[in-house]
Amino acid sequence: MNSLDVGVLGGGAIGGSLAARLASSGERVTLVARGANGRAIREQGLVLHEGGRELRVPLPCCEQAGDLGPQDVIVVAVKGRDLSPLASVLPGLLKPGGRLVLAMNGIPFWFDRFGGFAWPAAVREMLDPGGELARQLPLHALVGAVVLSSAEVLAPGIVRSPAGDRRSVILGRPDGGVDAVTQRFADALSKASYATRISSDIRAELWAKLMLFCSAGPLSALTGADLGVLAAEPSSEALWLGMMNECLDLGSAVGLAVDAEPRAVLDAFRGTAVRPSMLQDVEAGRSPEIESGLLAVDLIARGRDMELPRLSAVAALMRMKWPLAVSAGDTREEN
Ligand SMILES: NC(=O)C1=CN([C@@H]2O[C@H](COP(=O)(O)OP(=O)(O)OC[C@H]3O[C@@H](n4cnc5c(N)ncnc54)[C@H](OP(=O)(O)O)[C@@H]3O)[C@@H](O)[C@H]2O)C=CC1
Ligand SMILES: CC(C)(CO)C(=O)C(=O)O
Repeated sequence: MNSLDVGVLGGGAIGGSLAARLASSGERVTLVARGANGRAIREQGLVLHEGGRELRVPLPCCEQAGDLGPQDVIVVAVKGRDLSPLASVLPGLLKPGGRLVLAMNGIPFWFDRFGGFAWPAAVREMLDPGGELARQLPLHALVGAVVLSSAEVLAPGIVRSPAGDRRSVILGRPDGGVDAVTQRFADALSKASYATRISSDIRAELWAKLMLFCSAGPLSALTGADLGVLAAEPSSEALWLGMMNECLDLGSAVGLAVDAEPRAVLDAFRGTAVRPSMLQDVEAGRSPEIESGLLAVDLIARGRDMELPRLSAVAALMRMKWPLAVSAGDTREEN
């Protein structure tokens, strides 16, 4: 089968590890990585540490998304707030029939654009400031992705994937359909060592991951503890579990059939030293990625007069420590 042209936007923890593995397994991968990170990748290749071995992958790397040639698949692996500035350039990078895979945590901007419910204006604004994404990105080309894997940037051009990383990806078009490019990309990910499947209900899959993203991430960012430590201490374990259950309740309330068992999700991190991306962010002096996760969940619940006491309290603590420019605004649901 022919290789795919895959452009990976964001050469950090997830983009870097996906790009290295896809390139090593035979896809034509071009990375977009900026600044010192991009320079290191151009000079020495992308270095991936996994399970005690070092993989050095030379691959084309450009500084800006606009420099990419036409791609079958563009994988976007940036933090939520970095997506809007890319909105105008992304559509022009796809070949006809190409797919835009958002490999990002949180509730994507398109979540309520495919029927079932409509978010309050404040939630839409939180997920898509100014409505730029909805205006610019081609909805028909979007593919949602849940990345169940952990990675960290050690230094420019060097990414570490912890030993024992589960490494799986769930893909799904918002309309539940399957097409040749999405299927081919799923096959490429499988070949690149990610256990991959295509889901007909990607919104439910995204919500199952959201449960972890809006609980474990913030608790780790606030305390500096890794997930093994949070799971081992009874009070943080109970809070983490309670937050996941609240997120699950909200998912059911909005009509999603989320197949997830919070206790099993937490148990999978016992004895690990997984450092969530939010912990990595705060240690690097960046604000944690809470807009599309914890804060959006809190706003959605408020709009429904639904109390999620643990998630709301932790959201307030996070906002206290990392204030946002975004206001809560009007949370009433639209019909
Ligand atoms: N790390 C993890 O273990 C996991 C992360 N995720 C999710 O994956 C997504 C990506 O996170 P992660 O890889 O950790 O983040 P990182 O911060 O490690 O990487 C993001 C990269 O994107 C780059 N970037 C942002 N905007 C642009 C741009 N316009 N052009 C070029 N590069 C750009 C950043 O560059 P710069 O540094 O210059 O801003 C950075 O190198 C997030 O949604 C996260 O929640 C999901 C599962 C696990
Ligand atoms: C599941 C978890 C916490 C694993 O690293 C994650 O998705 C993240 O780091 O953001």
